Amino acid sequence: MSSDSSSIAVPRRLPLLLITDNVLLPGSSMRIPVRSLKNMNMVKSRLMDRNTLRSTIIGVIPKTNGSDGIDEDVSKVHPIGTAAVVVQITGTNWPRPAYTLLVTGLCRFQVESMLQETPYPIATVKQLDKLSDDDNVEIKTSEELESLAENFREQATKLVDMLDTSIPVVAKLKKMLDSVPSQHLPDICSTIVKASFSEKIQVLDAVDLAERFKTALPLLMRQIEGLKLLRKARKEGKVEIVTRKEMGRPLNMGGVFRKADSDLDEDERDEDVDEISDLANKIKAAGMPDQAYKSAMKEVKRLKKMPAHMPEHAMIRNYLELITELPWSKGTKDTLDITQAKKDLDTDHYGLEKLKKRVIEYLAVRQLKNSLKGPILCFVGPPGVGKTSVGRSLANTLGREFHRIALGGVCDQSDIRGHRRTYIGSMPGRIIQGLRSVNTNNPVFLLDEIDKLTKGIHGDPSAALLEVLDPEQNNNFVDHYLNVPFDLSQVLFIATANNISTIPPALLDRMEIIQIPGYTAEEKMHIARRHLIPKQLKEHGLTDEQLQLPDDTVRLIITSYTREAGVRTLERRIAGICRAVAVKVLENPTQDLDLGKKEQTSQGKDESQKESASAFIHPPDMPIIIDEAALEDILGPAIFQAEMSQRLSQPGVAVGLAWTSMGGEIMFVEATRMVGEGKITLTGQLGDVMKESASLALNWVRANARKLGLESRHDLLQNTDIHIHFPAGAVGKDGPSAGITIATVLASLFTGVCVRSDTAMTGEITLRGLVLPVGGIKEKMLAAHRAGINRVILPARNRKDLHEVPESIRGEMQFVFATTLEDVLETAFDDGFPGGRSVSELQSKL
Ligand SMILES: Nc1ncnc2c1ncn2[C@@H]1O[C@H](COP(=O)(O)OP(=O)(O)OP(=O)(O)O)[C@@H](O)[C@H]1O
Repeated sequence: MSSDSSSIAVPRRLPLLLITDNVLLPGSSMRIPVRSLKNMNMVKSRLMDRNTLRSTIIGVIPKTNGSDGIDEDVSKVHPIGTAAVVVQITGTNWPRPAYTLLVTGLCRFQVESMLQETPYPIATVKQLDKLSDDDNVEIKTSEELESLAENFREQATKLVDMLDTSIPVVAKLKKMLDSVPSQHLPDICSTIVKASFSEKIQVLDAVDLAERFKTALPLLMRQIEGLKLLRKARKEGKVEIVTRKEMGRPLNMGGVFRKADSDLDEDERDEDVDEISDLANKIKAAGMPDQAYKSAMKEVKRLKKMPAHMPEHAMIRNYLELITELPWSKGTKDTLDITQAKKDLDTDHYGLEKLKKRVIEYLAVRQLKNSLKGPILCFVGPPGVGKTSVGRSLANTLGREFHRIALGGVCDQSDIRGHRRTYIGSMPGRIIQGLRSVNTNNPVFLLDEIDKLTKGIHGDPSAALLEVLDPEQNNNFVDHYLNVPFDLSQVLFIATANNISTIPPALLDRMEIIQIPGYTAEEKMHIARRHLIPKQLKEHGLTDEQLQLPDDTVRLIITSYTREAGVRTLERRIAGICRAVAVKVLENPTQDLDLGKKEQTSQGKDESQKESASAFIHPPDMPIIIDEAALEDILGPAIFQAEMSQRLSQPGVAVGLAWTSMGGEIMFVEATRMVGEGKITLTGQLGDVMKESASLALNWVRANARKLGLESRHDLLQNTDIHIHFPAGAVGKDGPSAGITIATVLASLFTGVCVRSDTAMTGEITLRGLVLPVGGIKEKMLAAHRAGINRVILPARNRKDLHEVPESIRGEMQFVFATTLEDVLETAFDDGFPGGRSVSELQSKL
């Protein structure tokens, strides 16, 4: 026992751990499985801190009725218990907490009053004897006590001598006996000899030391007699007749004693045997393949042999519970009807034509082939464009269970493939956990954010996913925890990602990418009308008789309160309005209940409107119609305003178009100059490629100073430092597509001419001033349109990509195609080329 425990006094208030049919005596150790809710609550709230574990004193108190697994009644606890320290906690947290405590008894205490019973009992207690390992304690000795102790020690030594064990072990036990102070002998010996619950209770109740010697001595003597009987039987060759129970069995080396399998009471054993045979029946009924069946039955055999209090017992049980709960041969029947599938997808989602078409094709092929083998579909697009919800509709259409596995931030192989069972707290990976929770072997698994997987120190999760997604291998997928193959070939996997460039190449190779670029304002209007508003009304318990959002208001929310490619923020704003209206509705219950009375006279209405510009402050009529003023009341002032003309009112600013994983973005590129030595400073977290674009653009401007009418202004180019900034400064940017924007910004800066306020641009440049094509055209055009820009300069070779841009947007925008930087500059400024002369003019002069 730890030496520091001798300095610990038992506190007046002790949290109690109730044990059934067993008694912890001071000076001995015992493993206690935590079964009842109260004990579990106590462990969780008092013992989970490793730092204070060994210094926390708890009261271990026997309960004379019921079982600690079921009976939560604390009124029947024994009045005397043993204060103890918890030396160790073992067990698992998954799938449900199962702990075993190793406790060491310190001294007796008496319960004075129960302070609380739930969530776990706490009592005020009185310490009855000194701490068990406090050897300096002065014991009042008397002649009687001395002779009792001497006799007891003698008998204990005799018992050790009779033990059927090796000489070193006997020597060790004897040494231990010699070193134990006399006052602790009865408690320790009562623990190691075979004694019933009531006999141990008697020893516990024997607060007086002389009485304790007298109570424990018969137990010791009985053990000695048992051993004698065994020896005799051995001599006569009748060893089988003498059961271990009759002879009892001392078990310990070194002071830590534990209850052995042979000491389990019959009831406890029966209960265990019942549970195990129950598990075995479930295994037989689970319809698992041979290999899994054999492995499970092997574990059942191990479990039968293992004492219930061993930590491994709980681990094997958890494993067997998992294996019986897995859907080895349980699946749903596909209800695949292509026409119905089309209808379902159309009902659940507006637009997304390309995606829906591909999903239907996929389903048609699967139906004809009657197999799901084929590429995994991966939906790639900005957040909130409906990737997850299309996956969910697909599962509904097929009549399959749907399960989403979030992969964002997963950096450990074992998240996918599970931990080996040798680890404490091991658990299966997310695939097996998912199968257990849906309880069918053919669900739709949505691997969400597959682009956010990272490689950590514990292996590469994408390597584990390769096996899961490979139709050739996944019928034999082995989770480390399960350790037997599970057939995943019936599972329909769909992946989603925001950014294709961060998907590991090997995974990308196994998937078919379907891009979802984002919605136009008009598409968002339709989605809001058909899906988001009805959905939010329903979720907030409102009807359209209570709340109405006119088209103009929805449009205003889209343009002034959201700036996103998807519709998630839009949905959130609509939810915000619904919440505010819900409050208003409840504040005016009479109007709500009697909608007939809502029709006030039009005169009355006019008057109330005159009183305030805001319709929302006043008790509203039903339905509450959200107009611009009410919208501002609820959502606050507009968040996004048209800032184009304001920001482009000075030379040295131009609007670029960028592609990000959140969709397209517009970017105000700014440049300024100051007297210096020709240095260039670039800010806004730029990648190498973007920095190179900036140098290219600057050098082109320097090289073409004449064309720009700057030939006489060498000072501007040579004795000037230039600073170019790309907002937002905190977001990293890269890629060559800002080339023409930077060149335009520099031309504007040096010539002092402002760039057109209605124009944005994108395109890569070469040193010779050629304009090369770039990617993400659709997303960029959508972003420009969202920001109210109706004129875009883009590389001539990107003309072919414009067909991806929705017709409605193409009709509202003007596209200018450029082959060279001169083309760009000629169209980027109001009065043509900033040098004052058009390129053709220049060319004729040169
Ligand atoms: N075309 C659409 N028609 C109807 N509702 C839509 C459409 N697109 C998106 N939504 C709705 O927008 C919300 C967000 O969609 P979802 O969660 O599927 O986005 P996501 O693309 O998976 O985003 P993330 O990448 O952040 O996971 C959902 O409520 C969804 O129903």
